[in-house]
Amino acid sequence: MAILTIILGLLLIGFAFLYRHLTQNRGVIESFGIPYIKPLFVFGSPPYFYHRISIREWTVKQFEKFGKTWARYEGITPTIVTIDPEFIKQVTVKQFDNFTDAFDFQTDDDHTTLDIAKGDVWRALRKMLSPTFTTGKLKGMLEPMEGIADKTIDFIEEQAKLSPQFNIKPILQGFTLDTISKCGFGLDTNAHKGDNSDFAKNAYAVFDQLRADNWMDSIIYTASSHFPVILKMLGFWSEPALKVKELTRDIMNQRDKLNIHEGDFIDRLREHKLNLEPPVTPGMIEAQGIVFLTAGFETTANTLGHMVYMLAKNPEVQERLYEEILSVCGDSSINHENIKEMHLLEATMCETLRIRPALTEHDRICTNDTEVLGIKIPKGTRIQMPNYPSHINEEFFPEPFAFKPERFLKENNNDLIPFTWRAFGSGNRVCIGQRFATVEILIFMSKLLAKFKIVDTPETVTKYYNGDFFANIFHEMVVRLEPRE
Ligand code: HEM
Repeated sequence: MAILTIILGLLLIGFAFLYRHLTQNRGVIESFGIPYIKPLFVFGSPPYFYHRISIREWTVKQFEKFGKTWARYEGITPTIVTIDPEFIKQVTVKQFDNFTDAFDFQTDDDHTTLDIAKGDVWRALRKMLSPTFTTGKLKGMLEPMEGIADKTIDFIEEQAKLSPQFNIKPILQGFTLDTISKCGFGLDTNAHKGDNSDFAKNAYAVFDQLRADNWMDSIIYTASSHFPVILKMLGFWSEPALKVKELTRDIMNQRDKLNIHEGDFIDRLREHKLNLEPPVTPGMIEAQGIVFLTAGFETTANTLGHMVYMLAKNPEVQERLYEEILSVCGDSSINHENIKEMHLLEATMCETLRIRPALTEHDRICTNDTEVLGIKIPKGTRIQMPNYPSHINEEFFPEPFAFKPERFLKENNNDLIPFTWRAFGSGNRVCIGQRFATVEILIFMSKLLAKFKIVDTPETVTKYYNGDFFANIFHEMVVRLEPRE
């Protein structure tokens, strides 16, 4: 009897602690004075079964219901979800010191990459890596891109001869992977031909991790948002990502030994390692190899795929682009210098990223109690800034579902409302690889459009995966390619 009483007593104490933990922030979103999604019992607010829904479409529906700013509990975390441009300007620029962190993942120093780094570590890493991505320093990394694009287009030509209608997605993924392998790590790979090196396998595996594919994934994600300690225990980076860190270290060491210089991302990291200052650690430098691969691979391939899709559906835009390419290049070959004059092509990339953004949101964590537009926000609140609902908001982009690249031409700049187009995020933590990705996309697309007409087919459709937290990944991209004269 005594033992039973002790067990019951312990159970009661356990439940009391659990209840206290799960409801510790109750009252926070209710105090904001904005619409919110009610939590259920001790759980956070819905949705819970991520693998069953398109998170992108679900989010759009909430904005239709609640307006530009609303709130929910993401597990135990109070979360403000907003597309209000003024709110976003405050959070990502004006009050950046109160919102320095993008995520609340815990990692040890040696596994901290720029995208998940917090506070002073982020400041030090960003200061260190930013010069690597400026136009001048990028030059050495961009030149190999042209050769890789040429090789890929040659392979596409072979494919189109065998059968003009095919799924181009794996070739686009292979192209971006070959580009990262070469420009980032000095490795010659042939992923565009389907050669799956260890490097390629790791790259595919890293991105699949960011989706809830089944019940188990939904349960793990929902559980970790209620018990953030789970993520802290598991560590953020998976086994394939850690292999990329090892590879980065091995290449750096080998080049040091042989005194080789390639002018790529690895060489930049070697320079940083020589001038190391706390809080940056040698392990942290090696970890940045992970970010080049994870942040730059699927995002760029996805944008290329969506551009191919949009141009198949909008042949008149494609013809205008063909004219632009001819008038800029004439008989000379396409390179990273003359693509700067392809303004309509760059506008087409922006318009594609508006309607089909590769990443669908960016986030900040409130790091000091503060007030934004009259809302008192306590430390620890997450600010979620989805871009897709903003990109299709009629007030921000009239005729939002019409494909109109000219919205992004310089002469129409005044019609764009700042902080409404956020395909690369915004403010101090905006995508560091934006220029790199833009050049890569423009080089590849201009070479593809110069050689082929992309033709719509009944199979040219975009089918997306359910449960994608941050990305807009489609299954395949079937098009027909007709050679130009
Ligand atoms: C079309 C291609 C790409 C898209 C759409 C894209 C999009 C984004 C977005 C939305 C963010 C979040 C920004 C924010 O929080 O405000 C981001 C961050 C980041 N991106 Fe990209 N990205 C692309 C390509 C790349 C490439 C090629 C690289 C590297 C070579 C890269 C490296 C990063 C890094 C390191 C961050 C974190 C920056 C920080 O927290 O300081 N991205 N990207």
